[in-house]
Order: sequence, then C-alpha cells, then structure tokens
Amino acid sequence: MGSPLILASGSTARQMLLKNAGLDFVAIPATVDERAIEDNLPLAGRDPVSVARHLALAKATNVSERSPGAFVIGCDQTMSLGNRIFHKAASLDEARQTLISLRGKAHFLNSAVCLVRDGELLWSDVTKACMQVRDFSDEFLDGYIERNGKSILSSVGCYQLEGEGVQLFDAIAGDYFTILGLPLLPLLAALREHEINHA
Ligand SMILES: Nc1nc2c(ncn2[C@@H]2O[C@H](COP(=O)(O)OP(=O)(O)OP(=O)(O)O)[C@@H](O)[C@H]2O)c(=O)[nH]1
Repeated sequence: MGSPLILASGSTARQMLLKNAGLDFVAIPATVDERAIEDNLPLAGRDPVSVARHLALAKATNVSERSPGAFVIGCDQTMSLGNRIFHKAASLDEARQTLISLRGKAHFLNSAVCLVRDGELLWSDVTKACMQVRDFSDEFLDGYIERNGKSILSSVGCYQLEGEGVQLFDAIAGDYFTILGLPLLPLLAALREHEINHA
C-alpha cells in the first residue's frame, strides 16, 4: 500500500467524480479562508485563472501540512464574465442577480487542480469551460429558482449542469469534469505519472 491519497475538498461533486473513477482516497476539507487569501493576492495575481490556481494550492498545502507523506489533491473553481470574478451566492436573491448577470452572455469556469506532498507542489493545471447562457425569460428564472432552491447556492454559477442547470445553456465548450470543478483527465494522467494508481 503506497502513501495515502487525500482530496482536500468538501465538494460532494468532486468526491463523486474521484470515487466513480475508482480511486481509493479520503476527503479532508481544507481549513482556509478563501476570501482572505484572494484579498491578499497581489493585484497582478487576481485574474480568474491565477486565483483558482492559488486557492487550489492553498487548500492542498493546508491539508498536506497535517498529513505527512500523503499525496494531497487541491481544487478550486472561479467563474468569470469579462474581468469580473463571481463568488458563490449567499442567498437566493443573490443567485437571481448572478443568473441575470449571466443571461444571454458567455462566461468562463476556470477549474484548478494540484497535487502536493509534504508541502511540495508536484503538479498543477487549470482547465477552462466557456458557458453560453441562453436569454431565458424571467418566468423561467423564477421557476428555476423555485424548483431548485438552495441547491443552486452550492456552485459558483448557481447551476448543476447534471441537473436542471443544463436548461440555462445554448452551448458549452469544455469538458464535463472542468464544469463540475475537477479537471479529472489531466489529474488521472498526473497520478499515473507519479505512480499513484490507487485504483
Ligand atoms: N454538482 C455540481 N457541482 C458543481 C457544478 N459546477 C460547480 N460545482 C461545484 O461548485 C463548487 C465550486 O466552489 P469551490 O470553492 O471551488 O469548492 P467548494 O465547493 O467550496 O469545496 P472545496 O473544494 O472544499 O473548496 C465545487 O464544489 C464544484 O464541484 C456542477 O455543474 N454540478
């Protein structure tokens, strides 16, 4: 049995993707203040991709520090529209505002993933998806929020693609795993390269 594999995430979607891929891991959420880390980034490092990469590393490092010898996976997803970075809505009213901002436009999901062992970054990657939101009606929006309720607060874009969220889109460009928040294919290649099969 090699070194343990840890997913430094409380995300049920990420845990499901790794479990369904047949990986043997434990999930230990990081205890980091994501907003404080983001606010302390130098202005040059506040683009959506850098923020996602930095937060994924902060989460993996946080858990790695208390898990000597373990291989720790950290992830983060940011959503951007132009140069505006969105954060998770804290209420259904905020979710409504987010969805109205996204209506009829294309936004990006930026999903970062990294592998850390004993505080050392072994590998990282960021993949993007471009989400073309359709010009849905106010009636659709009201019904969508009514039917899905607080579940839409668990993701930054206020949608679950594998659920009714798919009805928000005219088109998506990028892979399913990126959209759910875990670039699974590059991660699996990195795990194989580091002979962390754990299958
Ligand atoms: N089920 C589902 N989850 C999604 C989707 N899009 C994004 N997410 C989730 O939205 C969350 C993005 O927020 P993050 O801050 O990256 O992660 P988190 O949920 O706070 O969990 P941590 O990794 O512990 O930080 C992640 O849990 C993603 O898996 C989707 O289409 N479906």
